[in-house]
Amino acid sequence: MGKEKETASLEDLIEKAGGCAVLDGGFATQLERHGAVINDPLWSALCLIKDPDLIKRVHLEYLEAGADILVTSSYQATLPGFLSRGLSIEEGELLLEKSVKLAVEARDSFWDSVKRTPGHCYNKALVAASIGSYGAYLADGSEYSGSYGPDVDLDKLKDFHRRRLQVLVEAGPDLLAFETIPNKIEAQACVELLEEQNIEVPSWICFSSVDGENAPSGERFKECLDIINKSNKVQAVGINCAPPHFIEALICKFKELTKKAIVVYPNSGEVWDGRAKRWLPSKCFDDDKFKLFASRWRDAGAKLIGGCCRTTPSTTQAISNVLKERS
Ligand SMILES: C[S+](C)CC[C@H](N)C(=O)O
Ligand SMILES: N[C@@H](CCS)C(=O)O
Ligand SMILES: [Zn+2]
Repeated sequence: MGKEKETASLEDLIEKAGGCAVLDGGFATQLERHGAVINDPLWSALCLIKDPDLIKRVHLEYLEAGADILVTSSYQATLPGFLSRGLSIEEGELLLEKSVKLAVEARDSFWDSVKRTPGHCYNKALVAASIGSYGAYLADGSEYSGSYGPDVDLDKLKDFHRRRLQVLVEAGPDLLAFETIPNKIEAQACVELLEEQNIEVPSWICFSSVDGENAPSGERFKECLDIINKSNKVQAVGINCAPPHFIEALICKFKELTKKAIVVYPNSGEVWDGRAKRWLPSKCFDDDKFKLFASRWRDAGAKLIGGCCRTTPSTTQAISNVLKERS
């Protein structure tokens, strides 16, 4: 018997999923629901050091809920972040690699068990290596402001992203997920690195947004997407960790600005207080609202839909049910 066909491409997955693939939900949120304490500069990446088994468990929970794509635990995992904890470069690189391996292992063991079940309704999931913005590493909430200060230029951002990107690519993910990019210069840094390193792993670049119209820096999405559109290394572009009530209008805007696939995974609507390191209540979507709006986001043109912070596997389940037409 021949080896099982390799994991599908992003395009194939979208087709298999019925035209719109389901992303997982808030990874860190689910870690915290299991008792993980991540009030730390490494945030969810602290669990790579302290509790890798929990990371795998959370990935499995999102797979069971119907996620077609898992986003790894590397959002705030960076080499300078690990170095400042007293780890060596080699140890930091092994943790980055581990973030991909844990998700791949969860995906493979879940798939091995479900594929034996006749009539199951799962797709073999893809693993997207999370690459959080520079602001995520700063751990001061600046992924929601884009205010990096006058010392942070294009070269500095490229230096920040370069080695982590290489290590994550070498670990063998199916996709790369640049998350909560808050400004044009960081989008440019990511695109230039993908081009310079001739990265063959398809990627998406997602921006946060705090006003529902522009990048958090105040720069227009048109300027940001003009840069991304020039690169065929980026397969999809969109919004993550922004309030869900902004998403429909932003999909319509992005449809006019790009031919790339559109990816959206908003947070619940709560607002991150970067100083206090906690979520503040605000206008929120519950799972029923996600269910209602996921089909509107699909109809507006999104091809990849999920949840970000403060959403949970039940949100993923609700989105999966509606997009795959199960009640
Ligand atoms: C997506 S945010 C809630 C992650 C945490 C943030 N970068 C911080 O460390 O404060
Ligand atoms: N994917 C990230 C959050 C991005 S805002 C995580 O939950 O670790
Ligand atoms: Zn988030």
